[in-house]
Amino acid sequence: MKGTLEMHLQVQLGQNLQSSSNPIPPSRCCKNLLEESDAADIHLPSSSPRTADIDIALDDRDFILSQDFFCTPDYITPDNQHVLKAFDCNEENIPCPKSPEKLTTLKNKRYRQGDCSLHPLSPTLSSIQPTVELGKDTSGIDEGKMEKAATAGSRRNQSYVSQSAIALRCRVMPPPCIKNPYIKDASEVESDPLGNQRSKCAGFFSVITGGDGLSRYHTDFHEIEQIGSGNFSRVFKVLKRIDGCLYAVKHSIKKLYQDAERRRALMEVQSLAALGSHENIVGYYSSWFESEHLYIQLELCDYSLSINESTQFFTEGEVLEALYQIAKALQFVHEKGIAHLDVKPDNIYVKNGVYKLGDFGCATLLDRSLPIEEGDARYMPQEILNEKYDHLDKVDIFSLGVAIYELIRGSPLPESGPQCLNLKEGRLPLLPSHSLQFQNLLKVMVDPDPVRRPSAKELVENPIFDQVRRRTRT
Ligand SMILES: Nc1ncnc2c1ncn2[C@@H]1O[C@H](COP(=O)(O)OP(=O)(O)OP(=O)(O)O)[C@@H](O)[C@H]1O
Ligand SMILES: [Mg+2]
Repeated sequence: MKGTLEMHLQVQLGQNLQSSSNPIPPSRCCKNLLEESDAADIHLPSSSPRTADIDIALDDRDFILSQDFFCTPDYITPDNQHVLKAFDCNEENIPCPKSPEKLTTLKNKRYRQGDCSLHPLSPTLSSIQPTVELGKDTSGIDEGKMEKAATAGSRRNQSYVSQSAIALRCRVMPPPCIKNPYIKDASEVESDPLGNQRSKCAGFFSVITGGDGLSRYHTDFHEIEQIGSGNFSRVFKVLKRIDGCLYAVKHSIKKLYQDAERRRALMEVQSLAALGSHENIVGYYSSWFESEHLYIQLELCDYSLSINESTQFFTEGEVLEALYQIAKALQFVHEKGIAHLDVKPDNIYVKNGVYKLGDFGCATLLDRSLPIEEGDARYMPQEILNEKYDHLDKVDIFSLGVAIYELIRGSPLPESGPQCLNLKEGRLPLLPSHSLQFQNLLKVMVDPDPVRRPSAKELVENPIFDQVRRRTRT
């Protein structure tokens, strides 16, 4: 450790000596550095470094600077503190001292190259190959010398930061903050206080999330088995190592390279997070990007109501229970200004006998201020297929009506054909073994006119559920 820090100090000295038109006398420079490094019990070499020594030090990149941890310039080189006044450090509310000349360098470089902007939704930024400039003291240096030095040293500077330093830095640099569009009163301001520092990490997230064994998924969870899959995701039963509890973790199947794809995928976690907890909605714990996949840690449920050959027929009592509980979930979702848009048996899970609405991959805002991506066409009402989005909450009511009908019939609905068409036009086949009250309720839920469909609240309050409510209370 002493050795590596010693080399670091040599680099600092070397840069001042090489590049400054007003070189700091070695004695003073040594004094400053020694003062700063006293606490760390560092001993400088007795003679000032020769050029050969500096070159060796620059080439040997296996050491870690303090800025590698804090994404700020090195604390051991606090010269030119007066320039700091020109920068408003409070703007970002970060108490760490900063070296202004290095920030300037970075900004200029970004401006010149125009390729280093960090988008808050680009957690890996694999397309960007940033040049990390560390420990370069440019103040008081004449431009010509600077350019020469930059050309000569450019190749070395490009790979100046060791991989271990990058990994360490990225561990202390959290991913960017993203505004949640499902939370209405969320601040409009870009909430990324670490944006400036983060730019030095841009492109390095892949280091911690890539295939180098530092997978958050594998570090935090023990994968037990796959429990489900959909068009976009695979879902695994996992054991969280630190708390010993079982969860479901959903991975996107496709790699999400594009910003738009990531934004789309994030809508699921943002809506879940904005909703908060409800007994009839699958619990959301956490999410992260890893190797361009989105991972979502969810409450583990026992099974979903997917219709297949082994599906058992639901009695009216059972189906009323499911309808009531999912109607409560929808009431909660709609009251938060959100529409689910993919209600179907596959997305209704059961845990300890409690029905839970899951898969918020199509969730959008009722006020249509977010993109609308409708779910499974078999459960969509005609108005959605005609791109009429005036009553998105009623789309969920229609889908729930169709889903309940499917549970009763016990076989999957056709994707097209007269049966499918009849449902979209509100024509439900007679269900002889079910009460008229129940059949009427289903019929009004799939009414082709969304205005005539009951709201989730009206559904929950329907007297047909009196018995269910009584059972719930006891
Ligand atoms: N929290 C969970 N607990 C138990 N099983 C789950 C959970 N989440 C999902 N599953 C299972 O995984 C399947 C696929 O999950 P999900 O529907 O969320 O994926 P998807 O790719 O978004 O699906 P879709 O094709 O409907 O868009 C579900 O039908 C269910 O069987
Ligand atoms: Mg699904």
